[in-house]
Amino acid sequence: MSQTGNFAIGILTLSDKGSRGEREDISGQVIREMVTPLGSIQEYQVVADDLEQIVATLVDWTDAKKLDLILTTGGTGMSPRDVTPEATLRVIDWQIPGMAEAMRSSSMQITPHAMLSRALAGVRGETMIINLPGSPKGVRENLAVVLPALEHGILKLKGDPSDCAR
Ligand SMILES: Nc1ncnc2c1ncn2[C@@H]1O[C@H](COP(=O)(O)OP(=O)(O)OP(=O)(O)O)[C@@H](O)[C@H]1O
Ligand SMILES: Nc1nc2c(c(=O)[nH]1)N[C@H]1C(S)=C(S)[C@@H](COP(=O)(O)O)O[C@H]1N2
Repeated sequence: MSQTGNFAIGILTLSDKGSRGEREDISGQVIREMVTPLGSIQEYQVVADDLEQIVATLVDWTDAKKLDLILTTGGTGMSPRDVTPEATLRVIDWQIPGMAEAMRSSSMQITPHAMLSRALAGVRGETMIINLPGSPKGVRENLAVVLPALEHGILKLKGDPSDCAR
């Protein structure tokens, strides 16, 4: 079982501009800095907003690479090419609604635009997948909300029998 600080993590940035090399991936860097205490970044890709490509990457990182945690950034909004939630819904076995609810409700205190993010969180096999918005600011603010629950959630996912109460 993966232990605290030793989780295998993937960062998947969904951006048409980024995939064409037209924008530096600051959002991916922000994720990297914030999750470093949890483990090591074993997979990192910048992929276009393409449903099939996102699905294929998520399936590879869960089923073949066996990552513990995948954080996506971008493609959660209202633009015609935003398909990250659809791709995530295709691959997950079940959702973690509280994580998405918490991110949106906390972000609503910061900007009403937060309600435009359709970000999901869920689980495929033993891999937790969390969508984050595209902007570095959105990443920082949303990831800060779920970060304190990640370690406990991932350990539980892997069968940790310890008592939840604290
Ligand atoms: N990976 C990223 N790194 C740095 N800044 C980003 C990144 N993704 C988005 N942003 C910033 O956040 C803003 C809103 O993100 P959004 O996903 O709507 O951008 P976008 O231009 O539609 O993305 P794209 O066309 O590349 O898919 C962008 O205009 C950009 O300033
Ligand atoms: N906390 C927080 N949440 C946020 C934002 C933000 O700046 N801070 N940006 C919002 C905006 S402007 C949009 S359009 C949606 C979706 O972003 P995406 O399409 O880049 O994924 O996330 C929203 N969530």
